[in-house]
Amino acid sequence: ISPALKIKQSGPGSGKGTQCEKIVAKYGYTHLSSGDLLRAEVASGSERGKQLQAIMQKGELVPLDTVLDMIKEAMIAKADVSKGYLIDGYPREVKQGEEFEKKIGAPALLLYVDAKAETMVKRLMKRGETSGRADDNEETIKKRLDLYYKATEPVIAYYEKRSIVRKINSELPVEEVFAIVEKAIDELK
Ligand SMILES: Nc1ncnc2c1ncn2[C@H]1C[C@H](O)[C@@H](COP(=O)(O)OP(=O)(O)OP(=O)(O)O)O1
Ligand SMILES: Nc1ncnc2c1ncn2[C@H]1C[C@H](O)[C@@H](COP(=O)(O)O)O1
Ligand SMILES: [Mg+2]
Repeated sequence: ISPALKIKQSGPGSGKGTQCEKIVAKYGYTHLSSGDLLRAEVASGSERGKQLQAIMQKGELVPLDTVLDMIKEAMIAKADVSKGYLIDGYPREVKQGEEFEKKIGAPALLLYVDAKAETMVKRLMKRGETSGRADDNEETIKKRLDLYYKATEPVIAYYEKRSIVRKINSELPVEEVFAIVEKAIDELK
C-alpha cells in the first residue's frame, strides 16, 4: 500500500468532506471517509451495523479495530488503481494514528481543516435539515464537538512534530479554502 495522503480529522462539520470532493476531482486520489464506511455498514442492516449506529447516534467513537480494519480493507480493494489515498475522519485519537502507522504506513501530509466551534455547529445544524444523518442534531453535535476537543485535537500535536501538518482556514468560502488546500498538496510534489 502506498503512503496515505490524509486529511486530518478536524472538527465535525469543519468541511472535510466538502474539500475531499474537490481534491478528488482535481487530483484523482482515492477518498476514504471512515464515517462513510461506517454508515455503509449501518445501511447494510447487519448486526454489526446496528451496534455501530447506536454508538454513532450517541456521538461516541466506534472501536479502533473496527474502523481501522474497514479502512485497510477499502485501501486494499483500490490498491491496483489508486493514485494515493485521501483519508477523511481518521485518526480521531492519537492511538488510531499509531495503529495506522503500524498496520498501514506513515502519512505524507495532514490537512487540518480548521473552523470555530460556532461555525461547525451552524454548518451541521443546516446540513441536518437535509442530510438524514442521525448525528446531525443539537444533542449529538454537542457530544461530537466535546469529544473532538478532548480526543482528536491532540492528534495535531502528535503529527506537528514531523512537520507534515498544514492548517487550513475553513472559515473562508469553499473555493478560497480549496485554494489553500491546493497549495499544500502542490508543495508535496
Ligand atoms: N467553507 C465552507 N463555507 C460554508 N459552508 C461550508 C464550507 N465547507 C463546508 N460547508 C458546508 C457543507 C456542509 O453542509 C457542512 C459540513 O461540511 P462537510 O464537508 O460535510 O463537513 P465534515 O465532512 O467536516 O463533517 P463531518 O465530520 O460531520 O462528516 O458545511
Ligand atoms: N476514525 C474513527 N474512529 C472512531 N469513530 C469514528 C471514526 N470515524 C467516524 N467515526 C464515527 C463516529 C463519528 O461521530 C461518526 C461520523 O463520522 P464523520 O467523520 O463525522 O462522518 O462515525
Ligand atoms: Mg464528512
